[in-house]
Amino acid sequence: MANEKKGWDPNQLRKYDLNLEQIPRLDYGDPRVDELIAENKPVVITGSKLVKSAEKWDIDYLEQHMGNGDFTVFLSRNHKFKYYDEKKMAQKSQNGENVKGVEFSPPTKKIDMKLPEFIKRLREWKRGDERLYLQQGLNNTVGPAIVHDFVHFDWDFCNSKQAKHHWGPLTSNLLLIAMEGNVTPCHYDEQQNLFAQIRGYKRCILFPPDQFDCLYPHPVHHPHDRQSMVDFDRPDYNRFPKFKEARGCETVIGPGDILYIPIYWWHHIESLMRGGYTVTVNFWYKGGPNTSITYPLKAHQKVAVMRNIEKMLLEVLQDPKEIPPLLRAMVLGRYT
Ligand SMILES: O=C(O)C(=O)[C@H]1CC[C@@H](C(=O)O)C1
Ligand SMILES: [Zn+2]
Repeated sequence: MANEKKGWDPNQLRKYDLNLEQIPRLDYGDPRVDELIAENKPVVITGSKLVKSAEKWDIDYLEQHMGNGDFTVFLSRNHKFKYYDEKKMAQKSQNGENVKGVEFSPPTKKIDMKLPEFIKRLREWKRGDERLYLQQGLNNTVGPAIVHDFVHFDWDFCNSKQAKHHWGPLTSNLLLIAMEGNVTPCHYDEQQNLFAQIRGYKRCILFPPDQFDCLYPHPVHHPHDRQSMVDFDRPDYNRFPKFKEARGCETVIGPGDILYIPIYWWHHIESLMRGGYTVTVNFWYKGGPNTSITYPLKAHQKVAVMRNIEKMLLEVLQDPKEIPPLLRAMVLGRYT
């Protein structure tokens, strides 16, 4: 029986070979919230009204008011929804061979679906069926009631965070409706993120940017750029030995909680098993302007440097297979 106080039970969490600290949970009025955000550290902000106007967003309400637009829905044969960048998938030339990119078979299917169809498939889902995950940027195709709720988000709250911490502009609000048990595997984004939980419970595992060498991101030119290569369900310690040393933190967020996911921080997100569907809206902001650079560089700045080196090497070498031998020649025996 879920614990009434917190609304979920540890047996609803998937089991991983990780040792994790707890992410602090602080009331939105607590000055330590802004101290942590200023240090680019995660924090769960409780008691805010950021998405209070959306607390009634259950699937009945959404079905009635979301309008008749098409929504992006991902389908997966398993519980994982690993993101891939379609623009980085192999482009075929006229005679059909791969001129760029890598041989890649997408782990999920992306389709456009009307909301009633999505909700019908959610309600009728049974074991063995493909899982569904609706991930749609909120735009002006939604119905007037949703616009009203959206307009009544507590914009003062998030605008004040954006201003106080010198974030860039808000780029999007992604509406996320997940089936219980869905997992978004570990990855990082190049944006600041206020992750507002509206319905159901999500477990979020985060790692700081300095864990780059324990989390083995795919190469930058790969469609799974920014995604960890490690399968948390069955880690391959031969290929990824330093995963054993990964040190992260976690939290379970519920309705009304806001998780601040700092830019470049790795995050794995799962909707609790047997917890019903979940609804989340995120607030993605561009990172702020790079103020005066201080040395030594911070870990996330080194990630940005590594990304630029990989992009430049692909630009000049063209063939991705030429990158490892060049880097080995440059480093082994010379910088080691
Ligand atoms: O908000 C982000 O940064 C994301 O990665 C979202 C994409 C899938 C979402 C999830 O909650 O599973 C999280
Ligand atoms: Zn993300």
